[in-house]
Amino acid sequence: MSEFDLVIKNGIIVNEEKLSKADVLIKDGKIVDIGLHIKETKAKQIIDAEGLYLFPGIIDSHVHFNEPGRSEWEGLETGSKSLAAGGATLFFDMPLNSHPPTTSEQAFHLKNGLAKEKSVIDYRLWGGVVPGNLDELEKLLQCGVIGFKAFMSNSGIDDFQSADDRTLLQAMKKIAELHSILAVHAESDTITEFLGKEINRESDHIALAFSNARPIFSEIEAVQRIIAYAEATKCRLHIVHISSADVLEPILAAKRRGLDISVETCPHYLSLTMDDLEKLGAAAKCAPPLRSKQEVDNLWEAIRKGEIDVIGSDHSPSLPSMKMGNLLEAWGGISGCQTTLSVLLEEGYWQRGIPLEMISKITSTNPARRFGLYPNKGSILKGYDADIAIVDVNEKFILKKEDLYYKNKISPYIGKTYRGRVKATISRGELIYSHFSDSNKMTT
Ligand SMILES: NC(=O)NC(NC(N)=O)C(=O)[O-]
Ligand SMILES: [Zn+2]
Ligand SMILES: [Zn+2]
Repeated sequence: MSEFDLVIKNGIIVNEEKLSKADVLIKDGKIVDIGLHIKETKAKQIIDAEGLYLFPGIIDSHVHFNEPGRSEWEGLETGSKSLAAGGATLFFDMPLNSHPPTTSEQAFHLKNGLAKEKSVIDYRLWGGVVPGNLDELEKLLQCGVIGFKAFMSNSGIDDFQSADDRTLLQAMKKIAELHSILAVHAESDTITEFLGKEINRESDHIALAFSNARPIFSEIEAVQRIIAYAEATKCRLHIVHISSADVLEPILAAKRRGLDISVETCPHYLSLTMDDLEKLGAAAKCAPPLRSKQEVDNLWEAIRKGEIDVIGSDHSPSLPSMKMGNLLEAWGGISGCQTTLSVLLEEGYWQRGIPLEMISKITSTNPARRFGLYPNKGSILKGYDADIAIVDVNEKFILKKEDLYYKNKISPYIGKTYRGRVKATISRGELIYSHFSDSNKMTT
């Protein structure tokens, strides 16, 4: 009988505060010891991670997997395998784009059963807030949702209606009583609808026109309003996918006043611009839209200062046919759950000198803390779940379409060069993804 199930030797552990070289000893899905030169390394499996970095498994707080109901867009198996290939070991699935949406206890059970059967990594489900489902919120929380999600603007899908102001206030009062959290897609419905109608559909610069019709001030207006509602209800808030550091201002001010509020941005707002939307078309279409190079830089500066809490991929896939034709009609949503770490390493670590510890913090430690999974997840520490991404930060590669595990292999990152590649992913002590070419790395 071997003592350990898996030992990862010689890797550099990247926790939020520091880098440290050590061996990680794993048994029964848990990290049972961490240290240098641990003598007893008898194990069923040994990975030599010399020269490689061990990140705590990414916790992707924002994905839209479409099963049940629209599994031809993305399935729970393909989606979770994509995440595993990107070093993620836990995801929180959004309540919309599957059918039925996760806005009732019944829908929760349907999706949860499928996820249990098909996901290769850990997961939690978000519950939806829509007009008319107030009575479902407590039941959804009892089922185990990680929190609740509402749209302040049109969600782009008919079976998930945006929440009007009265619905938001009532739901927030309830969510506060339940000690849960509300995540919001914060764009003004009134402004985006108004400007959307004004778009010159014949414009030669349709990408710019689309972006201008969903301006930063529309995000700011929605954020200010939801913060006012949080003041009124004491509801904890999580603002998803901000596209500009300007949107941070009211959030940081609210934090200073003592409000319990966190904020997410996504790899695409940290790497792509309107020019990419112009060139790539609908593969780079999302809401809020991509902005300018200056906005990308500003968001990275905010990350450096610790002002962004969480990175979520907002993986929102669709059928290829929905990404064709007129940009204005195409599906809004970028597929990105497999590429988060490579994008952050290239754009953050290599191009801007963002410390690896910060990347570890915003992709794993912070989401674990914010959503009540810490301790146990979000760091590589003794006693925690053995959720680990083994990464070669130096490996340079060009992302190819066939590298992607998505059901529909659409991505704005195809053809781009990255430094930083996930070599293996361990979820609760199990090697669920491996891209080692060197067989010496692994001994069984
Ligand atoms: N229905 C969607 O998936 N919407 C998503 N689409 C984006 N971001 O373009 C989102 O998170 O808002
Ligand atoms: Zn959204
Ligand atoms: Zn989303």
